[in-house]
Amino acid sequence: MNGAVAAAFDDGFTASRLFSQGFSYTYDDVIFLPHYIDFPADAVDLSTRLSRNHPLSIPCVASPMDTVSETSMAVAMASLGGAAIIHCNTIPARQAAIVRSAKSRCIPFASDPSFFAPSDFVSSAADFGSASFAIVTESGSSKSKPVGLISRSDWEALADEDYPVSKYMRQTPASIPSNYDFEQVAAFLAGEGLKMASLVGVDGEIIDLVSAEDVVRIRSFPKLGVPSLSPDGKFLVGAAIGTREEDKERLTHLVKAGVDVVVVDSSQGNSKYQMDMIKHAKNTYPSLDIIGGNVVTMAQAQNLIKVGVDGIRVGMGSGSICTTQEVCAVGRGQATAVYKVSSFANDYDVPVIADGGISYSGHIVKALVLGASTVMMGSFLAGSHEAPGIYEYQDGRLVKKYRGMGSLEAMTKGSDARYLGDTLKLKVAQGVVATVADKGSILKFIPYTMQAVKQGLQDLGASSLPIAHDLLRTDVLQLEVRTGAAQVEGGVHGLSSYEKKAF
Ligand SMILES: NC(=O)C1=CN([C@@H]2O[C@H](COP(=O)(O)OP(=O)(O)OC[C@H]3O[C@@H](n4cnc5c(N)ncnc54)[C@H](O)[C@@H]3O)[C@@H](O)[C@H]2O)C=CC1
Ligand SMILES: O=c1[nH]c(=O)c2[nH+]cn([C@@H]3O[C@H](COP(=O)(O)O)[C@@H](O)[C@H]3O)c2[nH]1
Ligand SMILES: [K+]
Repeated sequence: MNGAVAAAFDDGFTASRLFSQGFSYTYDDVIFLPHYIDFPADAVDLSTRLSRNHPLSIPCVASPMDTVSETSMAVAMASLGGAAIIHCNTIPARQAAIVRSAKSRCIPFASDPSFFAPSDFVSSAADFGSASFAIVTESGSSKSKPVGLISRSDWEALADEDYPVSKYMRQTPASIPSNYDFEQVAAFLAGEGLKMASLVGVDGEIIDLVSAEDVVRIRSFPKLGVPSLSPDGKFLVGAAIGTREEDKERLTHLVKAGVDVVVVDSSQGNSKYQMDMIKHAKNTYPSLDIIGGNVVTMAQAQNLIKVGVDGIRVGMGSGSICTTQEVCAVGRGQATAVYKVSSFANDYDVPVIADGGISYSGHIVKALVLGASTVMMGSFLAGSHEAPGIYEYQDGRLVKKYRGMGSLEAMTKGSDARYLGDTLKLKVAQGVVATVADKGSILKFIPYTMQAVKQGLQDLGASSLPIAHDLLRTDVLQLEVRTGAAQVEGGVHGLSSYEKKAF
Protein backbone atom coordinates (compact mmCIF):
# COMPACT_ATOMS: atom_id res chain seq x y z
CA MET A 1 0.00 0.00 0.00
CA ASN A 2 1.44 3.36 -0.90
CA GLY A 3 0.24 6.87 -1.66
CA ALA A 4 0.05 6.37 -5.40
CA VAL A 5 -2.24 3.37 -4.97
CA ALA A 6 -4.48 5.21 -2.50
CA ALA A 7 -4.80 8.22 -4.82
CA ALA A 8 -5.93 5.95 -7.68
CA PHE A 9 -9.32 5.47 -5.96
CA ASP A 10 -11.99 8.09 -6.29
CA ASP A 11 -12.36 8.25 -2.48
CA GLY A 12 -12.10 11.75 -1.05
CA PHE A 13 -10.84 15.09 -2.32
CA THR A 14 -7.26 16.29 -2.35
CA ALA A 15 -6.67 19.47 -0.38
CA SER A 16 -5.96 21.50 -3.51
CA ARG A 17 -9.32 20.45 -4.96
CA LEU A 18 -11.31 20.81 -1.74
CA PHE A 19 -9.99 24.28 -0.94
CA SER A 20 -10.56 25.74 -4.39
CA GLN A 21 -14.35 25.64 -4.47
CA GLY A 22 -15.00 29.09 -3.03
CA PHE A 23 -15.94 27.99 0.50
CA SER A 24 -14.36 29.27 3.71
CA TYR A 25 -13.88 26.10 5.74
CA THR A 26 -13.33 25.91 9.48
CA TYR A 27 -11.54 23.02 11.17
CA ASP A 28 -14.90 21.48 12.07
CA ASP A 29 -16.06 21.60 8.45
CA VAL A 30 -13.40 19.19 7.22
CA ILE A 31 -12.31 15.65 8.07
CA PHE A 32 -9.28 13.62 6.95
CA LEU A 33 -9.64 10.14 5.55
CA PRO A 34 -7.34 7.67 7.31
CA HIS A 35 -4.33 6.31 5.45
CA TYR A 36 -1.95 3.44 6.21
CA ILE A 37 -0.19 2.78 9.56
CA ASP A 38 3.19 1.06 9.77
CA PHE A 39 4.60 2.62 12.96
CA PRO A 40 3.43 3.06 16.57
CA ALA A 41 1.95 6.38 17.77
CA ASP A 42 4.91 6.85 20.08
CA ALA A 43 7.19 6.93 17.05
CA VAL A 44 5.54 10.12 15.79
CA ASP A 45 8.00 13.01 16.00
CA LEU A 46 6.29 16.35 16.64
CA SER A 47 9.44 18.47 16.37
CA THR A 48 9.01 21.60 14.30
CA ARG A 49 10.01 25.26 13.94
CA LEU A 50 8.48 28.37 15.50
CA SER A 51 10.24 30.58 12.97
CA ARG A 52 13.07 30.16 10.48
CA ASN A 53 15.77 29.82 13.14
CA HIS A 54 13.98 28.48 16.22
CA PRO A 55 13.30 24.75 16.51
CA LEU A 56 10.69 23.43 18.96
CA SER A 57 10.12 19.86 20.09
CA ILE A 58 6.32 20.32 20.23
CA PRO A 59 4.18 22.53 17.94
CA CYS A 60 2.54 24.61 20.69
CA VAL A 61 2.69 28.38 21.11
CA ALA A 62 0.93 30.46 23.77
CA SER A 63 -0.79 33.54 22.40
CA PRO A 64 0.41 37.09 23.18
CA MET A 65 -2.59 37.93 25.33
CA ASP A 66 -2.60 39.45 28.80
CA THR A 67 -4.70 36.60 30.21
CA VAL A 68 -2.41 33.95 28.68
CA SER A 69 1.30 34.69 28.39
CA GLU A 70 3.49 36.01 31.17
CA THR A 71 6.41 34.44 33.07
CA SER A 72 4.76 31.21 34.28
CA MET A 73 3.39 30.38 30.84
CA ALA A 74 6.74 31.18 29.20
CA VAL A 75 8.82 28.88 31.43
CA ALA A 76 6.28 26.04 31.36
CA MET A 77 5.89 26.23 27.57
CA ALA A 78 9.66 26.33 27.03
CA SER A 79 10.10 23.39 29.44
CA LEU A 80 7.62 21.37 27.39
CA GLY A 81 9.42 22.19 24.14
CA GLY A 82 6.94 24.82 22.95
CA ALA A 83 7.04 28.60 23.34
CA ALA A 84 5.06 31.54 24.68
CA ILE A 85 4.88 35.04 23.23
CA ILE A 86 4.74 37.64 26.01
CA HIS A 87 1.88 40.10 25.38
CA CYS A 88 2.48 43.83 24.86
CA ASN A 89 -0.56 45.18 26.74
CA THR A 90 1.73 46.69 29.37
CA ILE A 91 4.54 49.23 29.52
CA PRO A 92 7.74 48.17 27.68
CA ALA A 93 9.78 48.01 30.92
CA ARG A 94 7.35 45.50 32.46
CA GLN A 95 7.13 43.41 29.30
CA ALA A 96 10.95 43.32 29.15
CA ALA A 97 11.08 42.38 32.86
CA ILE A 98 8.79 39.40 32.16
CA VAL A 99 11.08 38.26 29.33
CA ARG A 100 14.13 38.67 31.58
CA SER A 101 12.44 36.84 34.44
CA ALA A 102 11.48 33.88 32.22
CA LYS A 103 14.94 33.67 30.71
CA SER A 104 16.69 33.89 34.06
CA ARG A 105 15.53 30.48 35.33
CA CYS A 106 15.82 26.84 34.24
CA ILE A 107 12.85 25.35 36.10
CA PRO A 108 9.39 24.78 34.63
CA PHE A 109 7.48 26.95 37.10
CA ALA A 110 7.35 30.53 38.34
CA SER A 111 5.21 32.08 41.05
CA ASP A 112 5.54 35.72 40.03
CA PRO A 113 5.77 37.08 43.61
CA SER A 114 5.01 40.69 44.56
CA PHE A 115 7.64 42.89 46.23
CA PHE A 116 7.15 45.11 49.30
CA ALA A 117 9.30 47.45 51.39
CA PRO A 118 9.30 46.80 55.19
CA SER A 119 7.15 49.88 55.80
CA ASP A 120 4.52 48.92 53.18
CA PHE A 121 1.04 47.65 54.07
CA VAL A 122 -0.79 44.81 52.35
CA SER A 123 -4.19 46.27 51.52
CA SER A 124 -5.91 43.14 50.16
CA ALA A 125 -5.19 39.52 49.32
CA ALA A 126 -4.97 40.63 45.68
CA ASP A 127 -1.64 42.30 46.57
CA PHE A 128 -0.15 38.79 46.61
CA GLY A 129 -1.35 38.13 43.06
CA SER A 130 -1.58 34.39 42.52
CA ALA A 131 1.46 33.66 44.75
CA SER A 132 1.36 32.39 48.33
CA PHE A 133 4.35 34.49 49.36
CA ALA A 134 5.64 37.99 48.68
CA ILE A 135 9.23 39.18 48.96
CA VAL A 136 10.33 42.08 51.16
CA THR A 137 13.32 44.11 50.02
CA GLU A 138 14.92 47.30 51.38
CA SER A 139 13.27 49.59 48.83
CA GLY A 140 10.37 47.37 47.77
CA SER A 141 11.83 46.84 44.30
CA SER A 142 12.98 43.45 43.03
CA LYS A 143 16.43 44.92 42.46
CA SER A 144 17.13 46.01 46.07
CA LYS A 145 18.50 43.94 48.97
CA PRO A 146 16.14 41.21 50.24
CA VAL A 147 15.24 41.51 53.91
CA GLY A 148 12.48 38.93 54.37
CA LEU A 149 9.29 37.44 53.05
CA ILE A 150 5.62 37.48 54.02
CA SER A 151 3.08 34.73 53.52
CA ARG A 152 -0.50 35.24 52.44
CA SER A 153 -1.71 32.93 55.22
CA ASP A 154 0.25 34.86 57.88
CA TRP A 155 -1.32 38.09 56.64
CA GLU A 156 -4.81 36.54 56.62
CA ALA A 157 -4.30 35.29 60.21
CA LEU A 158 -3.38 38.73 61.58
CA ALA A 159 -5.82 40.07 64.17
CA ASP A 160 -5.35 43.50 62.67
CA GLU A 161 -4.35 43.36 59.02
CA ASP A 162 -3.28 46.97 59.18
CA TYR A 163 0.33 46.27 60.21
CA PRO A 164 3.36 47.17 58.11
CA VAL A 165 4.93 44.07 56.59
CA SER A 166 8.00 44.43 58.86
CA LYS A 167 5.74 43.37 61.80
CA TYR A 168 5.06 39.89 60.47
CA MET A 169 7.70 39.18 57.87
CA ARG A 170 9.73 36.00 58.07
CA GLN A 171 13.44 35.52 57.47
CA THR A 172 14.63 35.27 53.88
CA PRO A 173 15.04 31.55 53.15
CA ALA A 174 18.26 29.88 51.97
CA SER A 175 19.12 30.76 48.40
CA ILE A 176 19.63 28.72 45.25
CA PRO A 177 21.29 30.06 42.07
CA SER A 178 18.67 30.81 39.43
CA ASN A 179 20.48 28.63 36.88
CA TYR A 180 19.74 25.45 38.88
CA ASP A 181 17.53 23.07 36.94
CA PHE A 182 14.56 21.23 38.42
CA GLU A 183 16.57 18.22 39.65
CA GLN A 184 19.18 20.48 41.29
CA VAL A 185 16.46 22.47 43.04
CA ALA A 186 14.77 19.25 44.20
CA ALA A 187 18.08 17.82 45.47
CA PHE A 188 18.94 21.04 47.32
CA LEU A 189 15.59 21.24 49.13
CA ALA A 190 15.64 17.53 50.01
CA GLY A 191 19.32 17.60 51.03
CA GLU A 192 18.84 20.56 53.36
CA GLY A 193 15.41 19.39 54.54
CA LEU A 194 13.93 22.76 53.47
CA LYS A 195 10.34 23.62 52.68
CA MET A 196 11.33 26.67 50.65
CA ALA A 197 14.29 28.49 49.10
CA SER A 198 14.78 31.70 47.19
CA LEU A 199 15.95 31.63 43.60
CA VAL A 200 18.68 34.24 43.26
CA GLY A 201 20.22 35.69 40.09
CA VAL A 202 23.93 36.35 39.51
CA ASP A 203 23.53 39.96 40.64
CA GLY A 204 21.94 38.90 43.95
CA GLU A 205 18.40 39.79 42.89
CA ILE A 206 15.71 37.42 44.23
CA ILE A 207 13.85 36.14 41.23
CA ASP A 208 11.36 33.82 42.85
CA LEU A 209 10.63 31.43 45.69
CA VAL A 210 10.62 27.67 45.15
CA SER A 211 9.04 25.16 47.49
CA ALA A 212 9.16 21.46 48.24
CA GLU A 213 5.43 21.48 47.37
CA ASP A 214 6.29 22.67 43.85
CA VAL A 215 8.74 19.79 43.53
CA VAL A 216 6.09 17.23 44.51
CA ARG A 217 3.56 18.84 42.13
CA ILE A 218 5.95 18.81 39.15
CA ARG A 219 6.99 15.22 39.86
CA SER A 220 3.34 14.13 39.53
CA PHE A 221 3.21 15.36 35.91
CA PRO A 222 4.35 13.45 32.80
CA LYS A 223 8.10 13.51 32.20
CA LEU A 224 9.19 16.72 30.45
CA GLY A 225 10.50 16.41 26.88
CA VAL A 226 13.24 18.39 25.15
CA PRO A 227 13.00 22.02 26.32
CA SER A 228 13.10 24.98 23.93
CA LEU A 229 16.40 26.72 24.43
CA SER A 230 17.95 29.63 22.61
CA PRO A 231 21.60 29.45 21.49
CA ASP A 232 22.63 31.00 24.83
CA GLY A 233 21.28 27.88 26.60
CA LYS A 234 18.41 29.81 28.21
CA PHE A 235 14.69 29.23 27.73
CA LEU A 236 13.39 30.41 24.37
CA VAL A 237 11.02 33.35 24.94
CA GLY A 238 9.11 35.43 22.40
CA ALA A 239 7.36 38.76 22.77
CA ALA A 240 4.84 40.85 20.85
CA ILE A 241 5.11 44.43 19.64
CA GLY A 242 2.68 46.72 17.83
CA THR A 243 3.21 48.84 14.73
CA ARG A 244 3.35 52.34 16.23
CA GLU A 245 6.43 54.54 16.30
CA GLU A 246 6.77 53.91 20.06
CA ASP A 247 6.97 50.17 19.45
CA LYS A 248 10.52 50.72 18.15
CA GLU A 249 11.53 51.64 21.70
CA ARG A 250 9.62 48.62 23.04
CA LEU A 251 11.62 46.46 20.65
CA THR A 252 14.89 47.88 22.03
CA HIS A 253 13.78 47.04 25.60
CA LEU A 254 12.90 43.50 24.56
CA VAL A 255 16.18 42.91 22.73
CA LYS A 256 18.10 44.13 25.79
CA ALA A 257 16.11 41.65 27.90
CA GLY A 258 17.26 38.85 25.59
CA VAL A 259 14.07 38.16 23.63
CA ASP A 260 14.58 35.43 21.02
CA VAL A 261 11.75 36.09 18.61
CA VAL A 262 9.35 38.97 18.10
CA VAL A 263 5.77 38.80 16.85
CA VAL A 264 4.37 41.92 15.19
CA ASP A 265 0.85 41.75 16.58
CA SER A 266 -1.94 43.05 14.32
CA SER A 267 -5.27 41.61 13.24
CA GLN A 268 -4.56 42.68 9.63
CA GLY A 269 -0.86 42.29 9.00
CA ASN A 270 -0.84 43.40 5.38
CA SER A 271 -0.36 47.08 6.19
CA LYS A 272 2.22 49.75 5.48
CA TYR A 273 2.57 50.11 9.27
CA GLN A 274 3.55 46.47 9.67
CA MET A 275 5.88 46.45 6.65
CA ASP A 276 7.68 49.51 8.03
CA MET A 277 8.03 47.90 11.46
CA ILE A 278 9.35 44.63 10.02
CA LYS A 279 11.88 46.50 7.87
CA HIS A 280 13.00 48.53 10.89
CA ALA A 281 13.35 45.41 13.06
CA LYS A 282 15.25 43.44 10.40
CA ASN A 283 17.58 46.38 9.68
CA THR A 284 18.26 47.09 13.34
CA TYR A 285 18.51 43.49 14.57
CA PRO A 286 19.34 41.31 11.56
CA SER A 287 19.78 38.14 13.61
CA LEU A 288 16.44 38.45 15.45
CA ASP A 289 13.60 36.35 14.04
CA ILE A 290 10.50 38.42 13.27
CA ILE A 291 7.06 36.82 12.87
CA GLY A 292 4.51 38.86 10.93
CA GLY A 293 0.72 38.71 10.76
CA ASN A 294 -2.03 38.12 11.04
CA VAL A 295 -2.89 37.16 7.51
CA VAL A 296 -5.33 34.74 5.89
CA THR A 297 -4.52 35.06 2.17
CA MET A 298 -1.55 34.25 -0.05
CA ALA A 299 -1.40 37.85 -1.29
CA GLN A 300 -1.06 39.17 2.26
CA ALA A 301 1.58 36.55 3.02
CA GLN A 302 3.54 37.50 -0.08
CA ASN A 303 3.96 41.06 1.18
CA LEU A 304 5.23 39.86 4.55
CA ILE A 305 7.67 37.47 2.90
CA LYS A 306 8.92 40.28 0.65
CA VAL A 307 10.00 42.29 3.69
CA GLY A 308 11.78 39.28 5.18
CA VAL A 309 9.59 37.75 7.89
CA ASP A 310 10.85 34.57 9.54
CA GLY A 311 7.38 33.26 10.36
CA ILE A 312 3.75 34.03 9.51
CA ARG A 313 0.82 34.04 11.92
CA VAL A 314 -2.45 33.00 10.28
CA GLY A 315 -5.98 33.68 11.52
CA MET A 316 -8.50 36.48 11.35
CA GLY A 317 -11.63 36.22 13.39
CA SER A 318 -11.22 32.52 14.19
CA GLY A 319 -10.35 33.03 17.85
CA SER A 320 -12.79 32.03 20.58
CA ILE A 321 -13.04 35.62 21.89
CA CYS A 322 -12.92 37.25 18.44
CA THR A 323 -15.74 39.28 17.00
CA THR A 324 -13.77 40.64 14.02
CA GLN A 325 -15.77 38.74 11.40
CA GLU A 326 -19.03 40.03 12.89
CA VAL A 327 -17.81 43.59 13.37
CA CYS A 328 -15.73 44.07 10.22
CA ALA A 329 -17.05 41.37 7.86
CA VAL A 330 -13.47 40.38 7.09
CA GLY A 331 -11.58 37.17 7.79
CA ARG A 332 -11.54 33.57 6.62
CA GLY A 333 -12.46 30.09 7.85
CA GLN A 334 -9.35 28.89 9.63
CA ALA A 335 -8.88 25.57 7.78
CA THR A 336 -8.92 27.38 4.42
CA ALA A 337 -6.68 30.18 5.71
CA VAL A 338 -4.07 27.78 7.10
CA TYR A 339 -4.04 25.63 3.97
CA LYS A 340 -3.80 28.57 1.53
CA VAL A 341 -1.16 30.57 3.38
CA SER A 342 0.96 27.49 4.23
CA SER A 343 0.89 26.32 0.62
CA PHE A 344 2.37 29.66 -0.39
CA ALA A 345 4.80 30.16 2.53
CA ASN A 346 6.18 26.64 2.11
CA ASP A 347 7.79 27.69 -1.21
CA TYR A 348 9.81 30.28 0.73
CA ASP A 349 10.60 28.01 3.68
CA VAL A 350 8.68 30.30 6.06
CA PRO A 351 6.93 28.44 8.92
CA VAL A 352 3.26 29.18 9.57
CA ILE A 353 1.60 29.55 12.97
CA ALA A 354 -2.09 28.58 12.89
CA ASP A 355 -3.51 31.11 15.34
CA GLY A 356 -6.89 30.79 17.04
CA GLY A 357 -9.82 28.42 16.99
CA ILE A 358 -8.16 25.49 18.77
CA SER A 359 -10.64 23.85 21.14
CA TYR A 360 -9.29 20.29 21.22
CA SER A 361 -6.54 18.01 19.95
CA GLY A 362 -8.31 17.23 16.64
CA HIS A 363 -8.14 20.92 15.72
CA ILE A 364 -4.38 20.82 16.32
CA VAL A 365 -4.04 17.79 14.03
CA LYS A 366 -6.04 19.59 11.33
CA ALA A 367 -3.98 22.80 11.58
CA LEU A 368 -0.67 20.93 11.39
CA VAL A 369 -1.68 18.55 8.61
CA LEU A 370 -3.08 21.45 6.56
CA GLY A 371 0.41 22.94 6.51
CA ALA A 372 1.04 24.83 9.76
CA SER A 373 4.27 24.28 11.68
CA THR A 374 2.76 25.27 15.03
CA VAL A 375 -0.57 26.21 16.57
CA MET A 376 -1.06 29.32 18.68
CA MET A 377 -3.60 29.01 21.46
CA GLY A 378 -5.42 31.39 23.76
CA SER A 379 -8.56 29.83 25.25
CA PHE A 380 -6.99 26.36 25.29
CA LEU A 381 -4.38 27.62 27.78
CA ALA A 382 -6.18 30.44 29.60
CA GLY A 383 -7.76 28.19 32.25
CA SER A 384 -4.41 26.73 33.22
CA HIS A 385 -2.45 27.17 36.40
CA GLU A 386 0.22 28.97 34.33
CA ALA A 387 -2.07 31.65 32.86
CA PRO A 388 -1.99 35.04 34.65
CA GLY A 389 -4.79 35.83 37.10
CA ILE A 390 -6.46 34.00 39.93
CA TYR A 391 -9.20 31.39 39.88
CA GLU A 392 -12.68 32.41 40.93
CA TYR A 393 -15.91 30.51 41.48
CA GLN A 394 -18.67 30.89 38.88
CA ASP A 395 -21.79 28.77 39.41
CA GLY A 396 -19.79 26.44 41.62
CA ARG A 397 -17.00 25.94 39.07
CA LEU A 398 -13.46 27.31 39.20
CA VAL A 399 -12.79 29.66 36.31
CA LYS A 400 -10.18 32.18 35.18
CA LYS A 401 -10.76 35.34 33.22
CA TYR A 402 -9.90 35.27 29.51
CA ARG A 403 -10.31 38.34 27.33
CA GLY A 404 -9.75 39.40 23.74
CA MET A 405 -6.97 41.92 23.22
CA GLY A 406 -9.48 43.90 21.20
CA SER A 407 -12.13 43.83 23.94
CA LEU A 408 -13.05 47.19 25.43
CA GLU A 409 -11.58 46.10 28.75
CA ALA A 410 -8.18 45.14 27.32
CA MET A 411 -8.05 48.21 25.09
CA THR A 412 -8.58 50.60 27.94
CA LYS A 413 -6.03 48.77 30.06
CA GLY A 414 -2.92 49.19 28.01
CA SER A 415 -3.37 49.27 24.29
CA ASP A 416 -5.14 52.61 24.40
CA ALA A 417 -2.89 54.21 21.82
CA ARG A 418 -3.34 51.46 19.29
CA TYR A 419 -7.11 51.59 19.40
CA LEU A 420 -8.28 54.82 20.79
CA GLY A 421 -5.48 57.25 20.30
CA ASP A 422 -4.49 58.63 16.98
CA THR A 423 -6.65 57.07 14.27
CA LEU A 424 -9.77 55.74 15.94
CA LYS A 425 -11.57 58.29 18.06
CA LEU A 426 -14.54 56.00 18.77
CA LYS A 427 -14.00 52.73 20.58
CA VAL A 428 -15.32 49.68 18.78
CA ALA A 429 -14.53 46.32 20.37
CA GLN A 430 -13.42 43.35 18.27
CA GLY A 431 -13.34 40.94 21.17
CA VAL A 432 -15.14 39.89 24.33
CA VAL A 433 -14.33 39.41 27.99
CA ALA A 434 -14.96 35.83 29.11
CA THR A 435 -14.07 33.13 31.60
CA VAL A 436 -12.72 29.64 30.98
CA ALA A 437 -12.86 26.57 33.21
CA ASP A 438 -9.91 25.50 35.37
CA LYS A 439 -7.79 22.99 33.42
CA GLY A 440 -4.94 22.39 35.86
CA SER A 441 -1.33 22.70 34.77
CA ILE A 442 -0.22 22.80 31.13
CA LEU A 443 2.67 20.60 32.30
CA LYS A 444 0.04 17.88 32.60
CA PHE A 445 -2.56 18.51 29.88
CA ILE A 446 -0.20 19.52 27.06
CA PRO A 447 1.70 16.17 27.12
CA TYR A 448 -1.66 14.32 26.94
CA THR A 449 -2.82 16.60 24.14
CA MET A 450 0.41 15.92 22.24
CA GLN A 451 -0.16 12.18 22.65
CA ALA A 452 -3.59 12.62 21.05
CA VAL A 453 -2.00 14.60 18.20
CA LYS A 454 0.50 11.75 17.67
CA GLN A 455 -2.41 9.31 17.41
CA GLY A 456 -4.06 11.52 14.79
CA LEU A 457 -0.88 11.69 12.72
CA GLN A 458 -0.45 7.93 13.05
CA ASP A 459 -3.96 7.38 11.60
CA LEU A 460 -2.89 9.48 8.63
CA GLY A 461 0.33 7.49 8.18
CA ALA A 462 2.51 10.50 9.00
CA SER A 463 5.32 9.87 11.47
CA SER A 464 6.42 13.53 11.48
CA LEU A 465 5.16 16.98 10.46
CA PRO A 466 7.36 17.15 7.33
CA ILE A 467 5.91 13.77 6.27
CA ALA A 468 2.37 15.04 6.93
CA HIS A 469 3.08 18.11 4.80
CA ASP A 470 4.51 15.89 2.11
CA LEU A 471 1.33 13.75 2.06
CA LEU A 472 -0.69 16.97 1.74
CA ARG A 473 1.36 18.42 -1.09
CA THR A 474 1.74 15.23 -3.11
CA ASP A 475 -2.07 14.83 -3.03
CA VAL A 476 -1.88 11.55 -1.14
CA LEU A 477 -3.89 13.03 1.72
CA GLN A 478 -7.63 12.87 1.12
CA LEU A 479 -10.28 14.86 2.91
CA GLU A 480 -13.93 15.73 2.74
CA VAL A 481 -16.34 18.38 3.95
CA ARG A 482 -18.57 17.25 6.80
CA THR A 483 -22.27 18.01 6.49
CA GLY A 484 -24.05 19.29 9.57
CA ALA A 485 -25.31 15.75 10.22
CA ALA A 486 -21.78 14.36 9.80
CA GLN A 487 -20.54 16.79 12.42
CA VAL A 488 -23.29 15.68 14.79
CA GLU A 489 -22.46 12.03 14.07
CA GLY A 490 -18.75 12.72 14.69
CA GLY A 491 -19.50 14.08 18.15
CA VAL A 492 -21.01 12.34 21.16
CA HIS A 493 -24.75 11.91 20.47
CA GLY A 494 -27.92 10.06 21.34
CA LEU A 495 -27.04 9.41 25.00
CA SER A 496 -29.14 10.33 28.00
CA SER A 497 -26.02 11.24 29.94
CA TYR A 498 -22.28 10.69 29.70
CA GLU A 499 -18.99 11.58 31.28
CA LYS A 500 -16.27 12.94 29.01
CA LYS A 501 -12.83 12.46 30.48
CA ALA A 502 -9.90 12.54 28.05
CA PHE A 503 -7.10 11.39 30.40
N1 LIG B 1 -6.39 37.46 14.96
C1 LIG B 1 -7.48 38.16 14.95
O1 LIG B 1 -8.46 37.80 14.31
C2 LIG B 1 -7.57 39.42 15.71
C3 LIG B 1 -6.68 39.74 16.68
N2 LIG B 1 -6.81 40.87 17.43
C4 LIG B 1 -5.83 41.14 18.48
O2 LIG B 1 -6.15 42.37 19.09
C5 LIG B 1 -5.00 43.17 19.26
C6 LIG B 1 -5.11 44.44 18.48
O3 LIG B 1 -5.14 44.17 17.09
P1 LIG B 1 -5.38 45.33 16.03
O4 LIG B 1 -6.70 45.95 16.24
O5 LIG B 1 -5.15 44.79 14.69
O6 LIG B 1 -4.26 46.38 16.46
P2 LIG B 1 -3.36 47.34 15.57
O7 LIG B 1 -2.66 48.23 16.52
O8 LIG B 1 -2.50 46.60 14.62
O9 LIG B 1 -4.42 48.17 14.72
C7 LIG B 1 -5.39 49.05 15.31
C8 LIG B 1 -5.65 50.21 14.34
O10 LIG B 1 -4.53 51.08 14.32
C9 LIG B 1 -4.04 51.25 12.98
N3 LIG B 1 -2.57 51.42 13.03
C10 LIG B 1 -1.64 50.49 13.36
N4 LIG B 1 -0.40 51.04 13.30
C11 LIG B 1 -0.55 52.33 12.94
C12 LIG B 1 0.36 53.41 12.72
N5 LIG B 1 1.69 53.24 12.86
N6 LIG B 1 -0.15 54.60 12.35
C13 LIG B 1 -1.49 54.77 12.22
N7 LIG B 1 -2.40 53.79 12.41
C14 LIG B 1 -1.93 52.60 12.77
C15 LIG B 1 -4.49 49.99 12.26
O11 LIG B 1 -4.56 50.16 10.87
C16 LIG B 1 -5.86 49.75 12.89
O12 LIG B 1 -6.81 50.58 12.31
C17 LIG B 1 -3.84 42.29 18.84
O13 LIG B 1 -3.36 41.63 19.99
C18 LIG B 1 -4.45 41.31 17.89
O14 LIG B 1 -3.74 40.07 17.84
C19 LIG B 1 -7.81 41.73 17.20
C20 LIG B 1 -8.73 41.49 16.24
C21 LIG B 1 -8.69 40.31 15.42
O1 LIG C 1 -10.99 39.29 16.89
C1 LIG C 1 -10.26 39.25 17.88
N1 LIG C 1 -10.49 40.09 18.89
C2 LIG C 1 -9.74 40.12 20.01
O2 LIG C 1 -10.00 40.90 20.91
C3 LIG C 1 -8.66 39.20 20.07
N2 LIG C 1 -7.71 38.98 21.00
C4 LIG C 1 -6.97 37.95 20.51
N3 LIG C 1 -7.41 37.55 19.33
C5 LIG C 1 -6.93 36.45 18.51
O3 LIG C 1 -7.46 35.23 19.01
C6 LIG C 1 -6.39 34.30 19.20
C7 LIG C 1 -6.71 33.29 20.29
O4 LIG C 1 -7.83 32.53 19.90
P1 LIG C 1 -8.32 31.25 20.73
O5 LIG C 1 -8.85 31.71 22.02
O6 LIG C 1 -9.37 30.64 19.87
O7 LIG C 1 -7.13 30.36 20.89
C8 LIG C 1 -5.22 35.19 19.50
O8 LIG C 1 -3.97 34.56 19.34
C9 LIG C 1 -5.44 36.36 18.56
O9 LIG C 1 -5.00 36.11 17.24
C10 LIG C 1 -8.45 38.32 19.03
N4 LIG C 1 -9.24 38.33 17.94
K1 LIG D 1 -14.66 34.05 16.44
